[in-house]
Amino acid sequence: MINAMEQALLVKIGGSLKEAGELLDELSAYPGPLVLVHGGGPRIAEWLNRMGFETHFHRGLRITPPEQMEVVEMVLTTLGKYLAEGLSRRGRPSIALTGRDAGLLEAQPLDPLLGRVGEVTAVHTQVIHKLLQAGLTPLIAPIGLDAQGPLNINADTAAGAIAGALHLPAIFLTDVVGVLREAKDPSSRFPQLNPAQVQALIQEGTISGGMIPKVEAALNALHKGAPWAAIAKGTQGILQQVLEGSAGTRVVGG
Ligand SMILES: Nc1ncnc2c1ncn2[C@@H]1O[C@H](COP(=O)(O)OP(=O)(O)O)[C@@H](O)[C@H]1O
Ligand SMILES: CC(=O)N[C@@H](CCC(=O)OP(=O)(O)O)C(=O)O
Repeated sequence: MINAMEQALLVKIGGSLKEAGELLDELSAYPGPLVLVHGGGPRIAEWLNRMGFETHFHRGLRITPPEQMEVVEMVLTTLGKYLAEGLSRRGRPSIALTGRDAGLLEAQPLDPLLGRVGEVTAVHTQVIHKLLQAGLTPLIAPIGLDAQGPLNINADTAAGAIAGALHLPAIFLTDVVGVLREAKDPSSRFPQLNPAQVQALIQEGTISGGMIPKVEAALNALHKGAPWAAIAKGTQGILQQVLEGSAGTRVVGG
């Protein structure tokens, strides 16, 4: 029997997770194959601000005028290198890449009003399989490509699409213990949600901001072929707890 702890997983690392050290310890110690996707929203905001740009969101997505795209890409690429170095130093050799490498993430603009915000149109998984076969952990920054150049893809959206294409379970690690009924009350965590419940919670405003792309990405991952998806807090021991079903919010098919 396959040990559940050796199950290959796609893990999305939320940019909200400030203490990268604890998370890198957890990920580097995982005994099975991992495909990682990382965000970086807070750091992108910090750099846009330093460069004198204003930043605005629409349903959890950063409106990205073309002149801000270069900043977004620089921040995400550098963050990926930092995280890959941290994992590699801990004994898990990792390669940071973006969706521009080897044609990994084909994308198209989501809505002209959002500027260079993209949605994934195709995931070319060959490079991921090759890295895994070589014993390397791929760590993907959510940049897609169309004929005009790079597109800013929400990291949850990218993670959901990649998990679906690889048929891997998706775990979205963030700064909250799961989807909550009451903001700031961890005891109000939903252990499980189905698509109808997710839609209702978005409609009534219980799920808002950055949690919207996360639950939508979890549903999309299931729709595209992931066996299950979960949202959980990026703390020590979390992967085993999610695999056991004792932590996080599992998003299940309808
Ligand atoms: N119902 C909800 N339950 C939990 N968190 C929620 C909910 N609705 C909105 N949120 C917000 O979503 C945030 C997580 O999304 P985000 O900040 O984008 O994280 P990440 O950077 O990890 O992707 C939480 O910190 C919380 O502020
Ligand atoms: C279009 C869009 O919103 N892109 C995101 C990409 C990074 C991201 O998603 O980071 P988190 O995981 O930290 O939220 C952004 O610009 O913030």
